[in-house]
Amino acid sequence: MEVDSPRSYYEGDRTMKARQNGIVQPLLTDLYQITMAYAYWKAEKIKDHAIFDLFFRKSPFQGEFTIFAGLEECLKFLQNFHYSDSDIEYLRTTLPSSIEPDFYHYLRHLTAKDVKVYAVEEGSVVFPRIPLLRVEGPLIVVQLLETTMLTLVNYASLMATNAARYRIAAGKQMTLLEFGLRRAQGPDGGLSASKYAYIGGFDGTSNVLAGKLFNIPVRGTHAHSYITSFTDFAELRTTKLKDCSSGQEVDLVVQCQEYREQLSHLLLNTDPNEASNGELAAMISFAIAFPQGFMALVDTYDVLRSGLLNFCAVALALNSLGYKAIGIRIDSGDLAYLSCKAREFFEIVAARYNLPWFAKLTIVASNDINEDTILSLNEQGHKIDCFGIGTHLVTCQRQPALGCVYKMVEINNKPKIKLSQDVAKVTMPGRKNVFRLYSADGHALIDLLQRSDEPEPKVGEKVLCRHPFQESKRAYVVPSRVEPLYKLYWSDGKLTAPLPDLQQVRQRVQDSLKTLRQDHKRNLNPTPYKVSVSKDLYSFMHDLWLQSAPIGELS
Ligand SMILES: Nc1ncnc2c1ncn2[C@@H]1O[C@H](COP(=O)(O)OP(=O)(O)OP(=O)(O)O)[C@@H](O)[C@H]1O
Ligand SMILES: O=P(O)(O)OC[C@H]1O[C@H](OP(=O)(O)OP(=O)(O)O)[C@H](O)[C@@H]1O
Ligand SMILES: O=C(O)c1cccnc1
Ligand SMILES: [Mg+2]
Repeated sequence: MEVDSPRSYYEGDRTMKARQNGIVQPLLTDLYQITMAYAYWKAEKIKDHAIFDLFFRKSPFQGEFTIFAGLEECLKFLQNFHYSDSDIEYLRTTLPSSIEPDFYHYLRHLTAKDVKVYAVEEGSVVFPRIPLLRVEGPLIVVQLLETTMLTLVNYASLMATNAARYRIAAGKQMTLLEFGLRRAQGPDGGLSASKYAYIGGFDGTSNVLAGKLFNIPVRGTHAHSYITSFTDFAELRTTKLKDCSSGQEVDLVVQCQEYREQLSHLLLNTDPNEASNGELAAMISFAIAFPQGFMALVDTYDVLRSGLLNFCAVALALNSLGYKAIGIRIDSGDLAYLSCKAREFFEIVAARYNLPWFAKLTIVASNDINEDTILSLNEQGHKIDCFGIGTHLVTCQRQPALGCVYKMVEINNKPKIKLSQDVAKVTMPGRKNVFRLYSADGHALIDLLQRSDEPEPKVGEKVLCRHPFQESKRAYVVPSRVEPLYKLYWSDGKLTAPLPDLQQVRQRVQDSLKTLRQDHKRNLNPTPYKVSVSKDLYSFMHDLWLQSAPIGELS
């Protein structure tokens, strides 16, 4: 089977297949996975069975939580895992000529049917050292999955976490739009950003392809170029708009100029001629194109003296024909101050013309917004209803990568440990299960890693939770609820659990965040959430550590 083109993967109905990115294929990996596969094969390790854990060591953005995302794409990758004839041909011409032809035959027939994947539910809040996926199966196959799985989880989780943090900073009521495609790390980065920003809590995207592929609401305003493309009224080919009820055509230019005259006295007490005619002409033409959805960018020349005046004039003219404008976008200057002034203007107009809805027009703000800008705007007080956020969101400027790793923890039933000078980097050996223990008030208290053959912790029963590395740190917990974090998602070449749609994953993010105490989520110096190991796992891990670490000699 040849790997389909990206387009054909994306098109069609909204089944799993329709949502797979076509560049995700077995060759989207690091060369060393394939050279290791050959060396394993040569060493007659094709029957070896391994377990790998995929986890990160530190939550991003100086925070203490992470949103797990990318699982559906990992599973889809497993469904399609298969080297095509052209993949094999490419490898034949690329790898050393010493490679035995039988290896290519072996590779050509490799699938993920003997792999098992246990994972945390996509959209869950997760913490350092918790394996997000436990991948079990033939050593060669599970090794070959490493890089692709990591690339599918790392950016997805980073992006969903970033978006969730912006949502926390902005509050529930704020509309958040993702505007990042033009600044994203390439087309695929841009598409992933739109998808995972939505999962993380954004309301929509300007990215039209993301809208089509993932059924995400698409939204937008217009650019400065639209405003600057007009110089005067003389350029307007059409100036007339039909009255909504009578159907009679009315000249908008005349009406808008009249309203602008009135408004300049009402709002500014200045000469209306200070406002730009080019800007007014642009707004009129946009209003004629979109009378039911008029939205205008007001900062091209001067927000207060030109943009707002022109916008209000067009909005009043539209109103006289039975249309309600939507609002404005401000893309430069002091967003707190200008949004307050804009709201003040809208309220004055609402009172003067007896149009209560005018006071509630939408104010969109954009321009290099990040989490800190949102928090600062909140402190200052502002009247913004919607943030359009691009660069900082999609490039995750504050931390451009999440450090998920994929580490072997068991081979042929033998536990494996990776030692490090840095204690936090020592891996936790063996096949493990994870449980989240909740307090009586519904908050997540602690995550507990156990060896997979230990009995599960029980509600109402005391369980000893140990710090994985510091002997003196331990606590008894009597959980009010115990949540097993793993589900078996992939076995015998098939999905073994239903996959939620994007909306459900998005909801899962919010539900899961609700179980997290506020102090773990705060922006400044958040409290670390506790991730612990059972007594058994602690001893098992530390015994293996001692067995595996050579004793040095001082001389
Ligand atoms: N009230 C505010 N408090 C904190 N940050 C703000 C506030 N208003 C705007 N910002 C942020 O300040 C930065 C202003 O950017 P910049 O210095 O480029 O000014 P600008 O208004 O875009 O200028 P220009 O008109 O030249 O385009 C942006 O990142 C914006 O999000
Ligand atoms: O600032 P960001 O968070 O990245 O948000 C997206 C930015 O992209 C647009 O600017 P651009 O200058 O590209 O075009 P414009 O003419 O529409 O402003 C938009 O006006 C925003 O400022
Ligand atoms: O629709 C918008 O206003 C928009 C879209 C992309 C980038 N900046 C703004
Ligand atoms: Mg801009």
